Amino acid sequence: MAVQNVDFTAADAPQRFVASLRETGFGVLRNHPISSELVESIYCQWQAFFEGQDKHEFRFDPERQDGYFPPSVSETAKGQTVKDLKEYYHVYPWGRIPDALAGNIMEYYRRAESLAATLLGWIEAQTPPEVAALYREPLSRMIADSGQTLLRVLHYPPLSGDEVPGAVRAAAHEDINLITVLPASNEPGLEVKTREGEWLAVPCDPGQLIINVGDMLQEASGGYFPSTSHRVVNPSGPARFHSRLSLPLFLHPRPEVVLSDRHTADSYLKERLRELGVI
Ligand SMILES: O=C(O)CCC(=O)C(=O)O
Ligand SMILES: [Fe+2]
Repeated sequence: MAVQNVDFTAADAPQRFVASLRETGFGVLRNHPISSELVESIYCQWQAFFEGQDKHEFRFDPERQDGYFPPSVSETAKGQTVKDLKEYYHVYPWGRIPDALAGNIMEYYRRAESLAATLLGWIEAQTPPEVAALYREPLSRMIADSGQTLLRVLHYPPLSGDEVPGAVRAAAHEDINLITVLPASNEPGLEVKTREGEWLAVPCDPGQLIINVGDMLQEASGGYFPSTSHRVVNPSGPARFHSRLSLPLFLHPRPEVVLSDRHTADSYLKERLRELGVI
């Protein structure tokens, strides 16, 4: 099955959306409640922030993980040797946010978090009973007031031609969290790996939202929902000179939430961050 593009307002949206997550790890939503004007204005404001110098005053705090991560620090995906070609800013409700950017980005954070709670309700309701019995508490409750949900504002700079050989915008990886809510980027490049091992572009028009399963939902569902590898490939042609922005919201449970016999959300997150080399 290909990644399904689902009308959020259709009567059968929960079934179609959750079937897509089960089959591909991804689903795309249209006619959803998050305004595309808000996303556009966030891209515009943060493009200017990344082009300016103030970002260096917000350098990330290694303990708390909020703030600006420059390209020299940026992640090396699990199993890779070269860093991704990206810089990013981690927004948490309790974290530092430049004053002029706080209104819109927190508005987006709250709306996307609330939509994610609805979608986790759909996922739970569409999970077969024998799998749902593995959830230690309702999925939507796992994220309530967690303080761990992370909004990452990503900037992939234009390519200079001097990149380290083999470096890509985002090397193949799986997300750590329960689910990710990702508005369509201003530029293409996102690809998902199919069960057959092929890389396919995620088809998503401006204003639509991509949702994907992360490792924590895979863990909590005993593997029923697959956390699927994805990547962002380097552009070619004139698009080499374009910046790319994206805005994933990573839904994280409260630290003490039990995901499985092996892991709490906290033990799982720490293990994964160590692998990424960021703690
Ligand atoms: O930039 C994108 O479209 C995806 C980013 C991503 O997969 C991530 O940051 O985990
Ligand atoms: Fe990702």
